[in-house]
Amino acid sequence: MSQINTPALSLTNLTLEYPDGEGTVIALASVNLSVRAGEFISLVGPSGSGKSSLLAVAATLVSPTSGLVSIDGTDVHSLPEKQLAALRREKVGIIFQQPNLLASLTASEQLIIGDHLRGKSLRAAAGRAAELLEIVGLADCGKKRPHQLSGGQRQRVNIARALMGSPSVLLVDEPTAALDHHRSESIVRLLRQVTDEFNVATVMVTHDTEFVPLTDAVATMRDGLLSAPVPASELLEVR
Ligand SMILES: Nc1ncnc2c1ncn2[C@@H]1O[C@H](COP(=O)(O)OP(=O)(O)OP(=O)(O)O)[C@@H](O)[C@H]1O
Repeated sequence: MSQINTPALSLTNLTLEYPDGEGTVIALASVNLSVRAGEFISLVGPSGSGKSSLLAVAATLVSPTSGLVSIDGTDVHSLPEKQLAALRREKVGIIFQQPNLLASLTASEQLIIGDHLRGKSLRAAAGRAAELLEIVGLADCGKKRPHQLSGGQRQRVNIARALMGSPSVLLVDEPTAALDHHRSESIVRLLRQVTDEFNVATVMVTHDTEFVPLTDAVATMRDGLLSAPVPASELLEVR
């Protein structure tokens, strides 16, 4: 959990360039963003504007060309690779559009395996997995395998799995892209609930601007530039 006044996630003057033939593509152009514990930010913008790149850099999966990523006040680039991997495991939860569950494992096992890698005892991991499956509305599904679950239920397992390590930061990429309207809404509501309940800093990339009012603020990306977040309530007034 973050210290008071320290943003859980802070991105400062981030740039990210990819080589592109003779030149470069600028995926992120001096991006700044601070997200506090318990805050839920939507990230919107056209295709190719840099949203996934921002999440990948924030998740410490991709190193920026320049700029700083700080998680719970730690400058992640100052850490040796081993410590950076530990920080990523312990402080960052990542939720992609496709849940990528392992076909042979039950819902409960999908959660337990991550905690096992974090060095937790099997008994503690099983207890936490049961608790989280209940929170995401899957109390009776612990023994089911992915093919026995609906798309919405698989995404719930994905969310529960991302929360197993008690992360400070939750990075979510298009969680509703594969779901119908009703299931999409319930997934964003669940993300709101866990953001509040676990006091996590959540950034969600979404095309569904309809669900933006369930978040606190919305920031727009365009050509690698990020606008300052606008309170979701102000956005509604504009419309
Ligand atoms: N691995 C890569 N190598 C080269 N260029 C890349 C790479 N990944 C992304 N890009 C380029 O960086 C820019 C930003 O891409 P990014 O995927 O972050 O945008 P996005 O807003 O997430 O798009 P979408 O909504 O389509 O997922 C684009 O011009 C893209 O082509």
